[in-house]
Amino acid sequence: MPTLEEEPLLLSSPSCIILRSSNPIMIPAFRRRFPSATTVFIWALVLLAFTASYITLVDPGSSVEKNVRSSAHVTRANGLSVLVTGAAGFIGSHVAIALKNRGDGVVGVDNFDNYYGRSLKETRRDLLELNGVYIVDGDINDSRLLSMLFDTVEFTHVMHLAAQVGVQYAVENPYAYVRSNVASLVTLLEQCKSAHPQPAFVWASSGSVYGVHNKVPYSETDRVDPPDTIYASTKRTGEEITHTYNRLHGLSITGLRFFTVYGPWGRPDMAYFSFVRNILQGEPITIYRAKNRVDPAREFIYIDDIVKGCVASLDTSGKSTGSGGLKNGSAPYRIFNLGNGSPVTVPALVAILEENLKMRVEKDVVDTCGDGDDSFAYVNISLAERELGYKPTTDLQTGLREFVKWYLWYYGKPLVEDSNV
Ligand SMILES: O=C(O)[C@H]1O[C@H](OP(=O)(O)OP(=O)(O)OC[C@H]2O[C@@H](n3ccc(=O)[nH]c3=O)[C@H](O)[C@@H]2O)[C@H](O)[C@@H](O)[C@@H]1O
Repeated sequence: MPTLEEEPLLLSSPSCIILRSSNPIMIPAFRRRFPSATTVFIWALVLLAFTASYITLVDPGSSVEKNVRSSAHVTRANGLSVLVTGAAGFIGSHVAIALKNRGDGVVGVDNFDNYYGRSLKETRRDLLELNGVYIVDGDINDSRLLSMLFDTVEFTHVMHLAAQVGVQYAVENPYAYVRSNVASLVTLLEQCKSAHPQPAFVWASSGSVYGVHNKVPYSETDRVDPPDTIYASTKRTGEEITHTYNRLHGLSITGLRFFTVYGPWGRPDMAYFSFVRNILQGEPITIYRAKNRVDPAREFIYIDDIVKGCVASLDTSGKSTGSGGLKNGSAPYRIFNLGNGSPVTVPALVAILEENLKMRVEKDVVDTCGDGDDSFAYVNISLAERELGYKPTTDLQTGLREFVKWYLWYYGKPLVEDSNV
């Protein structure tokens, strides 16, 4: 058994101050009967913090609860009541505003993580507030927060868009993906499972689940393994986990495989966004080429088209059948590709941006050993067309023009570097 001095947890805890006394045998016994001033102080702080957070989360008169109730107010007949996770994010903010504008009740939740800086997320929050959508600043890993939200509002639907995004960052920090894309998904599903009545659950999977895939166009019925990134693995895991909740607990599940979504208020970590920044700053860009000098291609989807797909998914989701964790019959389980069926290569994307900005950029072409096939996204969207009435209408030229207009408005011209973005 380790001695007290050898125990690392004790040495790093506040009590080590006491245990480093000249009388190590007597002190613990003394502590048991008469807690030291330090111990009392620490417990008082813990109690205070707990009470404060309890009052903020649960007190019916608290401003958070008033804001949640007001934001959840439905203003149209048969309107939905939707919890949007990741509401300060790119897709979440657009979906939340679209729902609110047609009269649905919408409550947002977002942890404002620092992955690409907070400032853009905070501005999106301001925009949502102007549109009557309140965003709770909190983490969906926090089951107490979720309970408070579900106790306050009877959600008919959950639109789960909170995630750790980015394909490359997963190499650096895989744990962030497991926490955000797997653990918090389970916490949220547990909450939905226990709700009376259970909401229908629509969530963001990803086109990246197709992974090392040799067949194009990608169809929902295709095998999707093996995934080629940790990001893709966590999204694929999410599909399996949601399927289990559907089968065991009667939750209505719709998973949306988003491809490369772009547009105003977009994500600064994505290629099109950083290309515009570099073009305006006169800095070179890197264009990655796959094996055999193949130019990678992506299905770029304009944000308005994706929003229509999300809203249609909510409207057609069908009901969950369970209540309080018990299943009462089978519920829908659906997966849809939300692409646009027309891949564009990265150099073609850059050419459109140069044309829009009337500027040329220096290109560093880097050959990678990536397989040409898995760099080429080409998607069959006929299922979404049939079931959701999904029909993307914005071509890449038009969409990028809108993005560039927004970018110049948001950042001003000449571009001022925002170190927080
Ligand atoms: O399909 C998806 O599921 C994913 O789409 C995007 O991922 P990705 O398509 O890799 O988006 P970008 O990072 O914008 O890259 C687009 C293309 O540009 C290329 N690229 C990226 C950055 C760069 O500097 N140069 C460059 O050539 C990439 O290799 C890729 O072929 C999103 O970032 C993911 O969150 C999303 O889930």
